[in-house]
Amino acid sequence: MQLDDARALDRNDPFADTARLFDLPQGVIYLDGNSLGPPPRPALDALTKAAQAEWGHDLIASWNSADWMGLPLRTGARIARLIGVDETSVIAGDSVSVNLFKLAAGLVMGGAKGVAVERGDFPTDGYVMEGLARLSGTPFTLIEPGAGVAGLPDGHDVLVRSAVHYKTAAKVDIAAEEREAARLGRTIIWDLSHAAGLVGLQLERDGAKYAVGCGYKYLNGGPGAPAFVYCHRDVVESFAQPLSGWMGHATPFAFKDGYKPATGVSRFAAGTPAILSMSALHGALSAFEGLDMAQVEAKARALGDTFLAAIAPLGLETISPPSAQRAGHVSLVHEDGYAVVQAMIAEGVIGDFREPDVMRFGFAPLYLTHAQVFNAGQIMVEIIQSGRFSEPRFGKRNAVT
Ligand SMILES: Cc1ncc(COP(=O)(O)O)c(C=O)c1O
Ligand SMILES: Nc1c(O)cccc1C(=O)C[C@H](N)C(=O)O
Repeated sequence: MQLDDARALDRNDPFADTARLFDLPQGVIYLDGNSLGPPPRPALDALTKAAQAEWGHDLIASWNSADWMGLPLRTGARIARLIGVDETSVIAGDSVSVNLFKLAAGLVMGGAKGVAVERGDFPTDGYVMEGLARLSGTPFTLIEPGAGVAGLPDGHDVLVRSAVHYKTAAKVDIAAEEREAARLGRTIIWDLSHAAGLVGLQLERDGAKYAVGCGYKYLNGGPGAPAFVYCHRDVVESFAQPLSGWMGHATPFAFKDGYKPATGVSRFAAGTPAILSMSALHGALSAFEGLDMAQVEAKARALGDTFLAAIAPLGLETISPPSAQRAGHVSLVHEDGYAVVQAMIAEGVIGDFREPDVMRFGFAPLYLTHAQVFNAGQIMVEIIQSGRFSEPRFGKRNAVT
């Protein structure tokens, strides 16, 4: 592949208009939208409006006049379309970690026994289940990577599983896993952090009942953006959400003693929502309006292929699966991976590094072109072939990578 081939692919890009919503800094090729998405203009506009006109001017009246009360559900409805579920079954709020706790602890309180996570999945999922096990006395087990629901040991009803693996980008066949879960009488909570806003998810069609996901990655909601939780309408009315705070109460402003959950997914709210962050997320989601998520996913994979073609001369090992089973990023192994990524950042190509030796590059389709990605690949080739990464300034680890 040559640069002209990449440019030819860009001529058929269905997302050329969407790219205009993003003002990335000049000279930067941003390959880290899988960790922190950049701000689309509607996110910044919504944030400014919420801060100045709503908070600054209308003050507390904005809970009603700007419908701050309804914002978590309105934001959830926008996310619902992207993950293929009923628009009333998603609510935005809290973090992935907290929402995972709500779902898993609610299942355990409802009688489920034993929770499991695959070894090597994103650590917070295991940490939270470990805490739940300590609290509730239910067993917690780390199972083999890729084992899926069939790998749940006896006495374990619940598996928490990433739909897309944070390190490898391997994509799970959700429908097949849910069929297996139904056959075995077990339950899966999906972590959609690296899938939402990227993969053409159809959770309801595929039989998924419970999921959580991140607002700050491909959804571009901003640092610390609220996460979301999905609970299928068939199970939500009997679901006992354990963080039973007043915002999930049926009548929060009646200030009554005694908890009575709100109907539907509103019961997953706990405390007061982070309105400024959620306004940014709500605005950011408008960038997805009218987009076909299957096309978004297809472009992400094609961009990954362009990158791999550009760096082919390096012959690096990849831990990511081939295109058909891969989602939005590509991970490559290099013993000096940290220094290589730092040297690339110094030349405007922003990716990230995951211990011990993985260089990770994300290909968010809404603002990246094949030509940019091909250039990024060529810069990587030059940096490695010239040895430029071995300057001492590139070897010093940051706290956040
Ligand atoms: C798969 C996965 N799950 C969970 C998280 C953490 O989410 P949070 O910080 O919202 O708890 C991340 C990233 O930080 C992630 O990649
Ligand atoms: N949430 C993050 C943060 O606060 C700082 C740096 C990175 C993150 C991330 O989201 C990491 C990400 N989940 C990952 O896949 O590595």
